Amino acid sequence: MTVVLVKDLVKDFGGFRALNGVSFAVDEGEVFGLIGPNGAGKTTTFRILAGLLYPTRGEVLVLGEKPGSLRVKKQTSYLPEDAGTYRNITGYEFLRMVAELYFGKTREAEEAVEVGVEIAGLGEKIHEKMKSYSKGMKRRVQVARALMVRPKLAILDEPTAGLDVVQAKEIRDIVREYARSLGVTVLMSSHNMLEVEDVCTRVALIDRGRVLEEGHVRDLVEKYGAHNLEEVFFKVVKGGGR
Ligand SMILES: Nc1ncnc2c1ncn2[C@@H]1O[C@H](COP(=O)(O)OP(=O)(O)OP(=O)(O)O)[C@@H](O)[C@H]1O
Repeated sequence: MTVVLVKDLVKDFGGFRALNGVSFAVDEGEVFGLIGPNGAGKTTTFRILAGLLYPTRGEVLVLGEKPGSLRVKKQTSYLPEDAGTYRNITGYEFLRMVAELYFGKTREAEEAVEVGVEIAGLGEKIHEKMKSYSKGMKRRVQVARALMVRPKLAILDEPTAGLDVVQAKEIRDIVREYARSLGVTVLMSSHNMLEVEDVCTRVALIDRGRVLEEGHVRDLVEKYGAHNLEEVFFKVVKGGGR
């Protein structure tokens, strides 16, 4: 099943064309990476898929429907790159608040909180105020809230940005492990190509609002005679793509 379908997507901001005919598709069960240089159009694409921005032109389907409908929104989690946290509530209270927004005061909400606490993995610190959390702890709670509601699609914009090596790896392990066990399809971005190789099954490489390459990491590495995805990225972006 196709979870995300983007076809000839164009997005203009005033006179500036941020997306210039983007096309790619994400299948159920994938961890799909949207990669590209700064300003390539990744966040703009994510915001359109999350129903926060309207496309100028093109076809965008999430779970077979236009983004923004209540049904799609209920089945999609979007974690923005700069997602903030509430300072004066605990991680636990935050997870409970999100779960109740999704499910109301139900048994389902309680189960989601249990899963969220497990994913966050903060032990007793989950009951401390979030203002005392490190950047990595805040991100763990944010990733937990995105996955715990078992969305069909989780859109994670640079989930490990600004984290140290250990914290980033832990977030990666969470994404990989829980995406599989909870049956969540993931669309994520990252500037760390080692990370993308580690966690993503397929990628689309976007630059200046266009997809220059799409495919399995291993196939792209082979196609470009490269040692790794970073080298593919460099060759594609410098060479202008296919
Ligand atoms: N609301 C907006 N108004 C005007 N221009 C915008 C707006 N949002 C994004 N842009 C522009 O669109 C282009 C794509 O931005 P976008 O944030 O999607 O890139 P990105 O690939 O996510 O970059 P980064 O890796 O730096 O986060 C950029 O040139 C950006 O300045």
